[in-house]
Amino acid sequence: MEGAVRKAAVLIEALSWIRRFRGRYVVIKLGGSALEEESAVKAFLTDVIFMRTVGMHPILVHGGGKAISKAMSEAGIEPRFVHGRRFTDEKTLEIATDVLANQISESLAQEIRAQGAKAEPLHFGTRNCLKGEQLTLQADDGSTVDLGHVGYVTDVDQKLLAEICESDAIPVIPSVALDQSGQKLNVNADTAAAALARILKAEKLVFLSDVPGIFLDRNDPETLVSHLETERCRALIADGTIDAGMEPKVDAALEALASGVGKVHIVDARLPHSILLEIYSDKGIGTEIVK
Ligand SMILES: Nc1ncnc2c1ncn2[C@@H]1O[C@H](COP(=O)(O)OP(=O)(O)O)[C@@H](O)[C@H]1O
Ligand SMILES: CC(=O)N[C@@H](CCC(=O)OP(=O)(O)O)C(=O)O
Repeated sequence: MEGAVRKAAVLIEALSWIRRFRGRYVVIKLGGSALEEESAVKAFLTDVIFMRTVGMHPILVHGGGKAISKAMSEAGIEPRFVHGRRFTDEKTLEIATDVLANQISESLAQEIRAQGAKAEPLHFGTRNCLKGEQLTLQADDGSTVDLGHVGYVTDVDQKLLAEICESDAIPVIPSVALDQSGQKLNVNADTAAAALARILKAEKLVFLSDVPGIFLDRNDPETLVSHLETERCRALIADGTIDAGMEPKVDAALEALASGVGKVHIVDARLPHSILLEIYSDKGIGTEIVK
């Protein structure tokens, strides 16, 4: 009996959150490291279907850095990164866009359908959603850094997204944008997700990665921080506590919060149902960042 009461309590706790998030956009970014484990991806997609079924509008944005590097190596091309962005020449662009859109988006959509829900991959080969421009970075000496066909998101097709969400389907979006002339651009997936969340004024932006959240000391699991505010994040970046792959994620999070996104969450993709536990319970299990 006690167990049954506990189960009911979980549902009641979820009720207020389900009511609050009905009809709201939640942008969820699935990182390449998170995509490596098939069973975890299946459990994650079940969570996304749950969110859709209780009335939220989850929008799935994904990367696939590891898979792109693997495909490049198989083609005899050495991956090269400049300021965290993949140098993307013609051949790399062909490989990256094929892996992201034709392979990863399609397989995520297929799995969502296999679990009985609707999914629509949105990209250059179907209906494109992300519009972008070529990214130019400045080197310390003021010269321009050549990144090749790398871009950033300037706009999204909001009408298309609304239409897909209204039709009860889950949009699946790879981090590839098209510029005004129809040229494909390889976009870092963290920044693509943040731009989508910003433009849609999403209720939430959730990053699923291969860590439980943000640690004050990465060697001590006890130092996981469950709640952070922007000022503290900036200080943790400045003192080097947040670095490597977490830094662009938190930068993207701060940018999204500054432009109206309600909350950002960083959760562990390897932990089954981490996203449900983070969103639909009073105390989450990862790190939440607020303004
Ligand atoms: N303070 C921190 N807390 C947790 N992880 C951190 C921190 N600082 C840096 N990291 C690193 O950031 C990584 C996540 O970024 P990344 O590997 O780019 O993920 P993804 O593939 O999901 O985009 C973690 O695996 C960890 O090594
Ligand atoms: C320009 C650029 O660097 N694009 C990324 C896009 C994929 C990505 O960001 O994947 P993760 O989320 O797994 O890191 C790349 O080519 O790796």
